Amino acid sequence: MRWLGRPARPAPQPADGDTVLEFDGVGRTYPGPPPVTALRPVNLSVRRGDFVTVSGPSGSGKSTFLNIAGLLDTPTEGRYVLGGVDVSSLNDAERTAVRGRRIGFVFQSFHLMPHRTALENVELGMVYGGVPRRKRTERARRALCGVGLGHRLDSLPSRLSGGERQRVAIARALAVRPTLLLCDEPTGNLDSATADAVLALLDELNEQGMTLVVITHDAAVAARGTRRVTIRDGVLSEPVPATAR
Ligand SMILES: Nc1ncnc2c1ncn2[C@@H]1O[C@H](COP(=O)(O)OP(=O)(O)OP(=O)(O)O)[C@@H](O)[C@H]1O
Repeated sequence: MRWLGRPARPAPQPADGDTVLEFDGVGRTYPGPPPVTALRPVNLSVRRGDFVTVSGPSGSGKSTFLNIAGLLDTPTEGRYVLGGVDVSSLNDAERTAVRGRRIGFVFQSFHLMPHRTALENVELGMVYGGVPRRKRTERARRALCGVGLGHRLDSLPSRLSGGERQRVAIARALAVRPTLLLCDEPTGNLDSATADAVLALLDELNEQGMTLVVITHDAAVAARGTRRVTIRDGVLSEPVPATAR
Protein backbone atom coordinates (compact mmCIF):
# COMPACT_ATOMS: atom_id res chain seq x y z
CA MET A 1 0.00 0.00 0.00
CA ARG A 2 1.42 3.36 -0.97
CA TRP A 3 0.64 6.31 1.24
CA LEU A 4 -0.22 9.22 -0.95
CA GLY A 5 0.73 11.80 1.63
CA ARG A 6 3.24 14.48 0.92
CA PRO A 7 6.49 12.85 -0.28
CA ALA A 8 9.83 14.53 -0.64
CA ARG A 9 8.93 15.89 -4.05
CA PRO A 10 10.51 19.30 -4.46
CA ALA A 11 8.07 21.11 -6.71
CA PRO A 12 4.75 20.44 -8.40
CA GLN A 13 5.18 18.79 -11.76
CA PRO A 14 3.56 20.46 -14.74
CA ALA A 15 0.41 18.62 -15.82
CA ASP A 16 0.96 16.89 -19.14
CA GLY A 17 -1.83 16.54 -21.67
CA ASP A 18 -2.88 13.19 -20.25
CA THR A 19 -3.19 14.31 -16.65
CA VAL A 20 -6.78 15.08 -15.81
CA LEU A 21 -6.54 15.72 -12.08
CA GLU A 22 -3.42 16.57 -10.13
CA PHE A 23 -3.41 17.10 -6.37
CA ASP A 24 -0.16 18.47 -4.99
CA GLY A 25 -0.22 18.38 -1.23
CA VAL A 26 -3.95 19.08 -1.23
CA GLY A 27 -5.47 19.07 2.24
CA ARG A 28 -8.58 20.34 3.97
CA THR A 29 -8.97 21.38 7.58
CA TYR A 30 -12.35 22.60 8.79
CA PRO A 31 -11.79 25.51 11.15
CA GLY A 32 -14.00 24.28 13.99
CA PRO A 33 -13.60 24.78 16.88
CA PRO A 34 -12.11 22.35 17.24
CA PRO A 35 -10.36 22.21 13.86
CA VAL A 36 -10.84 18.93 11.98
CA THR A 37 -8.31 17.83 9.38
CA ALA A 38 -10.64 15.87 7.12
CA LEU A 39 -8.14 15.41 4.29
CA ARG A 40 -4.45 15.09 5.05
CA PRO A 41 -2.11 16.61 2.43
CA VAL A 42 -2.21 14.28 -0.53
CA ASN A 43 -0.55 13.89 -3.90
CA LEU A 44 -2.73 12.19 -6.46
CA SER A 45 -2.54 12.12 -10.20
CA VAL A 46 -5.46 10.87 -12.29
CA ARG A 47 -4.72 10.32 -15.94
CA ARG A 48 -7.04 10.24 -18.90
CA GLY A 49 -8.87 6.93 -19.05
CA ASP A 50 -8.32 6.06 -15.38
CA PHE A 51 -11.21 4.56 -13.44
CA VAL A 52 -10.42 5.46 -9.85
CA THR A 53 -12.56 4.36 -6.95
CA VAL A 54 -12.20 6.08 -3.59
CA SER A 55 -13.60 4.08 -0.72
CA GLY A 56 -13.57 4.31 3.02
CA PRO A 57 -15.77 4.14 6.08
CA SER A 58 -18.15 6.82 7.26
CA GLY A 59 -16.36 9.96 8.35
CA SER A 60 -13.12 9.01 6.60
CA GLY A 61 -13.11 12.06 4.32
CA LYS A 62 -14.79 10.85 1.10
CA SER A 63 -17.16 13.81 0.80
CA THR A 64 -14.36 16.20 1.60
CA PHE A 65 -12.30 14.67 -1.19
CA LEU A 66 -15.26 14.73 -3.59
CA ASN A 67 -16.11 18.34 -2.82
CA ILE A 68 -12.57 19.47 -3.49
CA ALA A 69 -12.14 17.33 -6.63
CA GLY A 70 -15.51 18.62 -7.87
CA LEU A 71 -14.65 22.28 -7.17
CA LEU A 72 -17.49 22.53 -4.67
CA ASP A 73 -15.01 23.36 -1.92
CA THR A 74 -11.46 24.69 -1.83
CA PRO A 75 -8.50 23.07 -0.14
CA THR A 76 -6.90 24.80 2.81
CA GLU A 77 -3.51 23.78 1.50
CA GLY A 78 -1.86 22.54 -1.66
CA ARG A 79 -2.42 23.01 -5.34
CA TYR A 80 -5.07 21.45 -7.55
CA VAL A 81 -4.64 21.31 -11.32
CA LEU A 82 -7.64 20.14 -13.33
CA GLY A 83 -7.16 19.50 -17.03
CA GLY A 84 -4.04 21.67 -17.05
CA VAL A 85 -5.73 24.58 -15.25
CA ASP A 86 -4.51 25.53 -11.78
CA VAL A 87 -7.89 25.85 -10.14
CA SER A 88 -6.48 26.69 -6.70
CA SER A 89 -6.10 30.32 -7.71
CA LEU A 90 -9.51 30.83 -9.35
CA ASN A 91 -12.24 33.02 -7.93
CA ASP A 92 -15.75 31.65 -7.34
CA ALA A 93 -17.12 32.62 -10.76
CA GLU A 94 -14.16 31.12 -12.59
CA ARG A 95 -14.38 27.96 -10.51
CA THR A 96 -18.08 27.62 -11.32
CA ALA A 97 -17.34 27.98 -15.03
CA VAL A 98 -14.58 25.36 -14.93
CA ARG A 99 -16.81 23.04 -12.95
CA GLY A 100 -19.67 23.38 -15.43
CA ARG A 101 -17.50 22.65 -18.43
CA ARG A 102 -15.08 20.05 -17.17
CA ILE A 103 -16.82 17.98 -14.53
CA GLY A 104 -19.83 15.75 -14.90
CA PHE A 105 -21.47 14.85 -11.60
CA VAL A 106 -23.49 11.74 -10.84
CA PHE A 107 -25.08 11.60 -7.40
CA GLN A 108 -26.66 8.82 -5.39
CA SER A 109 -30.06 10.50 -5.44
CA PHE A 110 -30.02 11.44 -9.15
CA HIS A 111 -30.92 15.13 -8.57
CA LEU A 112 -33.30 15.29 -11.52
CA MET A 113 -35.88 18.05 -11.84
CA PRO A 114 -39.19 16.29 -11.22
CA HIS A 115 -41.35 18.39 -13.56
CA ARG A 116 -38.98 18.20 -16.50
CA THR A 117 -38.73 15.37 -18.98
CA ALA A 118 -35.60 13.29 -19.38
CA LEU A 119 -34.67 15.34 -22.45
CA GLU A 120 -35.23 18.65 -20.64
CA ASN A 121 -33.22 17.51 -17.65
CA VAL A 122 -30.26 16.74 -19.88
CA GLU A 123 -30.67 20.02 -21.79
CA LEU A 124 -30.75 21.99 -18.55
CA GLY A 125 -27.54 20.33 -17.43
CA MET A 126 -25.80 22.01 -20.35
CA VAL A 127 -26.77 25.56 -19.34
CA TYR A 128 -23.75 25.83 -17.04
CA GLY A 129 -21.62 23.73 -19.32
CA GLY A 130 -21.24 26.47 -21.90
CA VAL A 131 -23.08 24.54 -24.61
CA PRO A 132 -24.88 26.92 -27.01
CA ARG A 133 -28.68 26.71 -26.76
CA ARG A 134 -29.10 25.62 -30.40
CA LYS A 135 -26.93 22.54 -29.79
CA ARG A 136 -28.51 21.40 -26.54
CA THR A 137 -31.50 19.43 -27.78
CA GLU A 138 -29.58 17.35 -30.27
CA ARG A 139 -26.79 16.72 -27.83
CA ALA A 140 -29.26 15.75 -25.10
CA ARG A 141 -31.01 13.37 -27.45
CA ARG A 142 -27.73 11.75 -28.40
CA ALA A 143 -26.59 11.46 -24.78
CA LEU A 144 -29.86 9.77 -23.83
CA CYS A 145 -29.65 7.39 -26.79
CA GLY A 146 -26.08 6.64 -25.71
CA VAL A 147 -27.26 5.38 -22.33
CA GLY A 148 -30.08 3.35 -23.87
CA LEU A 149 -32.91 5.79 -23.18
CA GLY A 150 -33.73 6.95 -26.70
CA HIS A 151 -37.27 5.69 -26.16
CA ARG A 152 -37.74 7.65 -22.92
CA LEU A 153 -36.92 11.19 -24.01
CA ASP A 154 -40.30 12.63 -23.02
CA SER A 155 -40.75 10.75 -19.76
CA LEU A 156 -40.85 12.53 -16.43
CA PRO A 157 -38.50 11.13 -13.77
CA SER A 158 -41.50 9.82 -11.80
CA ARG A 159 -42.29 7.51 -14.73
CA LEU A 160 -38.79 6.09 -14.83
CA SER A 161 -37.24 3.28 -12.79
CA GLY A 162 -34.34 4.03 -10.43
CA GLY A 163 -31.85 2.67 -12.93
CA GLU A 164 -33.37 4.73 -15.74
CA ARG A 165 -33.23 7.87 -13.59
CA GLN A 166 -29.56 7.27 -12.93
CA ARG A 167 -29.04 6.80 -16.68
CA VAL A 168 -30.66 10.18 -17.28
CA ALA A 169 -28.31 11.67 -14.68
CA ILE A 170 -25.34 10.03 -16.40
CA ALA A 171 -26.51 11.33 -19.80
CA ARG A 172 -26.85 14.80 -18.28
CA ALA A 173 -23.31 14.59 -16.94
CA LEU A 174 -21.90 13.34 -20.25
CA ALA A 175 -23.71 15.84 -22.47
CA VAL A 176 -21.30 18.63 -21.52
CA ARG A 177 -18.46 16.35 -22.65
CA PRO A 178 -16.63 16.63 -19.35
CA THR A 179 -12.98 15.89 -18.76
CA LEU A 180 -13.87 13.99 -15.62
CA LEU A 181 -16.96 12.09 -14.49
CA LEU A 182 -17.25 12.33 -10.73
CA CYS A 183 -19.71 9.89 -9.19
CA ASP A 184 -20.83 9.94 -5.56
CA GLU A 185 -22.26 6.56 -4.50
CA PRO A 186 -23.81 6.16 -7.97
CA THR A 187 -25.53 2.91 -7.08
CA GLY A 188 -26.42 3.73 -3.47
CA ASN A 189 -30.15 3.98 -4.19
CA LEU A 190 -30.42 1.03 -6.54
CA ASP A 191 -31.18 -2.65 -6.06
CA SER A 192 -28.32 -4.96 -6.89
CA ALA A 193 -29.44 -5.95 -10.41
CA THR A 194 -30.03 -2.33 -11.38
CA ALA A 195 -26.77 -1.31 -9.73
CA ASP A 196 -24.94 -3.90 -11.84
CA ALA A 197 -26.42 -2.43 -15.01
CA VAL A 198 -25.35 1.09 -14.03
CA LEU A 199 -21.86 -0.16 -13.15
CA ALA A 200 -21.68 -1.92 -16.52
CA LEU A 201 -22.52 1.42 -18.15
CA LEU A 202 -19.71 3.10 -16.20
CA ASP A 203 -17.32 0.32 -17.32
CA GLU A 204 -18.39 0.91 -20.90
CA LEU A 205 -17.86 4.66 -20.64
CA ASN A 206 -14.42 4.02 -19.22
CA GLU A 207 -13.62 1.63 -22.07
CA GLN A 208 -14.57 4.44 -24.43
CA GLY A 209 -11.94 6.62 -22.73
CA MET A 210 -13.91 8.53 -20.09
CA THR A 211 -12.01 9.28 -16.90
CA LEU A 212 -14.00 8.27 -13.83
CA VAL A 213 -13.62 8.95 -10.15
CA VAL A 214 -16.20 7.07 -8.11
CA ILE A 215 -16.66 7.65 -4.40
CA THR A 216 -18.16 4.69 -2.59
CA HIS A 217 -18.36 2.89 0.70
CA ASP A 218 -19.35 -0.30 -1.14
CA ALA A 219 -16.51 -2.79 -1.59
CA ALA A 220 -18.13 -4.32 -4.69
CA VAL A 221 -18.29 -0.92 -6.39
CA ALA A 222 -14.75 -0.11 -5.30
CA ALA A 223 -13.56 -3.34 -6.92
CA ARG A 224 -14.73 -2.12 -10.34
CA GLY A 225 -12.04 0.54 -10.48
CA THR A 226 -8.81 0.03 -12.34
CA ARG A 227 -7.22 2.08 -9.54
CA ARG A 228 -8.57 1.57 -6.04
CA VAL A 229 -7.76 4.29 -3.61
CA THR A 230 -8.80 3.98 0.01
CA ILE A 231 -9.27 6.73 2.54
CA ARG A 232 -9.14 6.36 6.28
CA ASP A 233 -9.02 9.17 8.82
CA GLY A 234 -8.36 11.60 5.99
CA VAL A 235 -5.36 9.67 4.65
CA LEU A 236 -5.54 8.51 1.05
CA SER A 237 -3.57 5.43 0.03
CA GLU A 238 -3.36 3.26 -3.04
CA PRO A 239 -2.00 -0.28 -3.36
CA VAL A 240 1.14 -0.39 -5.45
CA PRO A 241 0.42 -2.43 -8.61
CA ALA A 242 2.28 -5.76 -8.61
CA THR A 243 4.18 -4.71 -11.74
CA ALA A 244 5.58 -1.65 -9.95
CA ARG A 245 6.91 -3.51 -6.92
N1 LIG B 1 -18.16 21.36 7.69
C1 LIG B 1 -17.48 20.61 8.55
N2 LIG B 1 -16.99 21.15 9.68
C2 LIG B 1 -16.27 20.40 10.55
N3 LIG B 1 -15.99 19.09 10.37
C3 LIG B 1 -16.47 18.51 9.27
C4 LIG B 1 -17.24 19.21 8.31
N4 LIG B 1 -17.58 18.35 7.30
C5 LIG B 1 -17.03 17.17 7.63
N5 LIG B 1 -16.38 17.25 8.81
C6 LIG B 1 -15.61 16.18 9.48
O1 LIG B 1 -14.59 15.76 8.59
C7 LIG B 1 -14.42 14.34 8.63
C8 LIG B 1 -14.64 13.76 7.24
O2 LIG B 1 -16.00 13.97 6.87
P1 LIG B 1 -16.57 13.54 5.43
O3 LIG B 1 -17.96 14.05 5.36
O4 LIG B 1 -15.62 13.97 4.39
O5 LIG B 1 -16.55 11.94 5.56
P2 LIG B 1 -17.25 10.81 4.64
O6 LIG B 1 -16.24 9.74 4.45
O7 LIG B 1 -17.82 11.44 3.43
O8 LIG B 1 -18.42 10.31 5.57
P3 LIG B 1 -19.85 9.62 5.16
O9 LIG B 1 -19.52 8.35 4.42
O10 LIG B 1 -20.49 9.36 6.49
O11 LIG B 1 -20.60 10.63 4.33
C9 LIG B 1 -15.41 13.83 9.66
O12 LIG B 1 -14.71 13.73 10.89
C10 LIG B 1 -16.44 14.93 9.75
O13 LIG B 1 -17.03 14.98 11.03
